[in-house]
Amino acid sequence: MEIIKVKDYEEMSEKAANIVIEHMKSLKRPVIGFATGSTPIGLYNCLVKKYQQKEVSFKHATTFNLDEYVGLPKENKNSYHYYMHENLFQHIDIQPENVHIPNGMAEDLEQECMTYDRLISKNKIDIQILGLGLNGHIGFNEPGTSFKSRTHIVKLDQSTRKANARFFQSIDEVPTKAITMGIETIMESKKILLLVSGKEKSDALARLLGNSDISEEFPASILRQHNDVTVIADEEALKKINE
Ligand SMILES: O=P(O)(O)OC[C@H]1O[C@](O)(CO)[C@@H](O)[C@@H]1O
Repeated sequence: MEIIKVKDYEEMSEKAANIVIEHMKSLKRPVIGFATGSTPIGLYNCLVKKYQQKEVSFKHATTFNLDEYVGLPKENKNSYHYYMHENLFQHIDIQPENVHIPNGMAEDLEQECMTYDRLISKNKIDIQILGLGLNGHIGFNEPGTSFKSRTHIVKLDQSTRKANARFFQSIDEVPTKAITMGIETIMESKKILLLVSGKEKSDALARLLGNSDISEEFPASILRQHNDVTVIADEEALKKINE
């Protein structure tokens, strides 16, 4: 794992955007895996800015998102469809048919997971952006998820619902389930870019970068077995490492 230490959230976002763009430029038809949550918003802002400055085009890019809540329609402000549209897709030249996000409103959710996973297998992700959950989750793969998992439906941990309640009126409104790319699906990405910012993430990051076991109880630990992971972490997130 390569670790890039940066000062703060802004620098992390800028660095991440540069890496994504550089990687995209080396490929004719880049396939990018996107994440949601608070962490990548700065990255998306930078990508939009660089698109407006004509530094990058998304015309030939295909995208796959990691996850989506079950039961929230695309128009719901807390759905990840809405998030991606607001923060990135509406501002760039991506072709709508090349955008893929799991459909949490599908009648047959199992089928949706299978179809989504097959599509990813056919279009291997060149660079996957990841955030880090407080409990080590990646995507919505909570502790205990099999490292062999493919795209599947998950029951969200109470701690994850609590962490994400800040976006909703109350915790009761946070969906209890989500669709997420599985851990094995994520690990098949050719390159992974993990973004970690803020002191709340310092315990999780210390656990990831420390010598603890690679265990399904801490999903992100599997990243140590991937041969091309870059972690960009800011000073606050790295606090516990330097202690
Ligand atoms: O960036 P945040 O908001 O801290 O979230 C971390 C991770 O948690 C999730 O939002 C799921 O809870 C992931 O999509 C994200 O990568």
